[in-house]
Amino acid sequence: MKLRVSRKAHFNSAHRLFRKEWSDEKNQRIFGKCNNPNYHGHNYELIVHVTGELDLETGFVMDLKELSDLIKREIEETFDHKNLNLDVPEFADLIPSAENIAVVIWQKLRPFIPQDKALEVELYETARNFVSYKGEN
Ligand SMILES: Nc1nc2c(c(=O)[nH]1)N=C([C@H](O)[C@H](O)COP(=O)(O)OP(=O)(O)OP(=O)(O)O)CN2
Repeated sequence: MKLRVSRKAHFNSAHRLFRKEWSDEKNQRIFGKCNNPNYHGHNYELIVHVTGELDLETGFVMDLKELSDLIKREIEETFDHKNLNLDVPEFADLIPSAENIAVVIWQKLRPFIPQDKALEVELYETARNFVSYKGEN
């Protein structure tokens, strides 16, 4: 029997959307207010989904306490109250758009999720803007 279990988390981060090699005019045209050089913050809401076979002995697809600890250690401690552009090495040369943040989160969690389970990350940048990523397979 296959089921999906999910864990919600959140973090607050600052970012700026821009490309160093583009002019101020082009960054402003493409990224608008998200290109504010003084940065701006979002209250990100994260939902991590793990899909797999139900273990009939434990009644678990995956221990949600273990998933919660993993998200705290790998994501919240790295992203919460940080400037993504300046403090998180993955975004030194990668625009911290919602799409790229979701992919980075997936890549950071994937090694710790059992191989036989599928991982999907859903990230809300605002209440109305959200993205999801489930890897390339
Ligand atoms: N494809 C993407 N487009 C945009 C991203 C992104 O990450 N991926 N990011 C932004 C801004 O950073 C931000 O999310 C925009 O916020 P805003 O337009 O203010 O959205 P709200 O939901 O808060 O407000 P509305 O009034 O509903 O627009 C822009 N684009």
